[in-house]
Amino acid sequence: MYLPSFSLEGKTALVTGAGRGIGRAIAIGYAEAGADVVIVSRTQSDLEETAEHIQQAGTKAYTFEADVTNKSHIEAIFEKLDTQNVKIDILVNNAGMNIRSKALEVSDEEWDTIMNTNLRSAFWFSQKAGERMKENGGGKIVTISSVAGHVALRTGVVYASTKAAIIQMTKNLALEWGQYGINVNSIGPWYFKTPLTEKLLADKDYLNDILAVTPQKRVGELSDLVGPAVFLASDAANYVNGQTLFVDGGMTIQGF
Ligand SMILES: NC(=O)C1=CN([C@@H]2O[C@H](COP(=O)(O)OP(=O)(O)OC[C@H]3O[C@@H](n4cnc5c(N)ncnc54)[C@H](OP(=O)(O)O)[C@@H]3O)[C@@H](O)[C@H]2O)C=CC1
Ligand SMILES: C[C@H](O)[C@@H]1OC(=O)[C@H](O)[C@@H]1O
Repeated sequence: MYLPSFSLEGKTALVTGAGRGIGRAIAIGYAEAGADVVIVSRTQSDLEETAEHIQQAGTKAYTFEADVTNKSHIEAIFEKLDTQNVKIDILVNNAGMNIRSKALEVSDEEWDTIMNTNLRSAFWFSQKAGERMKENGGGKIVTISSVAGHVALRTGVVYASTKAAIIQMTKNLALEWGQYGINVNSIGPWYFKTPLTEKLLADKDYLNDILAVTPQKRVGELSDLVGPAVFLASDAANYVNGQTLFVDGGMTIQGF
């Protein structure tokens, strides 16, 4: 009588950066929860591998080889989806990257690449999906931030700034779009083993430094992230708005 549905049956989700890592895991997890999934990245072979897993879960996959820093690519994706009458119920802004330079060494090109990939693309996709969700009576937007947007890490000031901006953008979009039945939330992961972090986590000393500030004394498994991502995309989160859910093994509460 009180338990809402965690199912994504009958929904269509768009996940950026779904060719590898966290985006691939979320896309497949959404398919396992019943959603059709639109997946975006620059590498078609990666997308086809993710699409295979989505189809094995029994739902439809739509692949778009695109660069999320190129607005015309994003416009073309939504034009194609409109033409095919594919309604986006859930958007996951996941695509992201990092160049871990010290502040005094950050080049203008690095600034632009990190900002455009991590932040601007999320805003562009949110605008495109948000205007359609407003017309359709609602939807769910989940953007992948990071603990780096909440506490200071040694992994680069520009990356951290994009992730902090995502946390605030989430609040402002929730403020504007809540009235349209759109839930806008963010997930802030701590370390998860993906191609982005593989080299870092292979360094024993670095890994020990991570575990020393992680109450659960382990890095995240991708399945640890898919549950919260499904929750925020489902009816179970219909009254959750503007929030950032840190999925971090307790790292952000670590004191002394
Ligand atoms: N792994 C971790 O520990 C953490 C990750 N995060 C965040 O999670 C998100 C995913 O990270 P993770 O899975 O580790 O990263 P990966 O590098 O493993 O995967 C990133 C995905 O994004 C795609 N991508 C990158 N740039 C672009 C672009 N310009 N256009 C289209 N697609 C792009 C990549 O595909 P391709 O290069 O082929 O385009 C790839 O599919 C990022 O936002 C990251 O900041 C946050 C905290 C911790
Ligand atoms: C936890 C951070 O987001 C982590 O730091 C990095 O250098 C990687 O880019 C991960 O995203």
